[in-house]
Amino acid sequence: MKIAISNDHAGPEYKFAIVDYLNSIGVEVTNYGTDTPDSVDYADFGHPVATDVENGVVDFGIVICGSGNGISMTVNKHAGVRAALCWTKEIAELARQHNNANILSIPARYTSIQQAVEMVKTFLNTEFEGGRHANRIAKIPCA
Ligand SMILES: O=C(CO)[C@H](O)[C@H](O)[C@H](O)COP(=O)(O)O
Repeated sequence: MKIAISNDHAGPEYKFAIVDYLNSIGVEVTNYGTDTPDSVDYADFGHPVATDVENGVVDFGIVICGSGNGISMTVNKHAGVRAALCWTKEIAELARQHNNANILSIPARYTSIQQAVEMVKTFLNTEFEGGRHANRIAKIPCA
């Protein structure tokens, strides 16, 4: 499995913990995020992840900013991207089961690192249910 990950200045520590976890399970990770707390603009860091998902270069993306909103708005402008802002593992599970989300967006300032890693685990281990949910996704433009 291949995953692209990125973050703004709110998320380096979250990203490091998630990359450690992904490496521990043998996932190939591309890091497009900033590795320091110096202020940056989340859009600059979200687009490369969305481009990789859009082009099928990776299986999934993970994006992180303070609230998770700015970077998920950014990636959701790309064709074929379905990014879900998640704050519990239950929401992350539903994002895969019902929405077939291909990017997980994490709000670093409103969740713990431990919860963020749990959300990643759940997201990667949950399948899309298809059926009625596929019909609904088909009605999202460019999804
Ligand atoms: O949460 C964010 C965007 O939705 C970003 O992480 C920004 O950091 C947030 O807008 C706060 O900005 P600041 O420059 O870190 O105060």
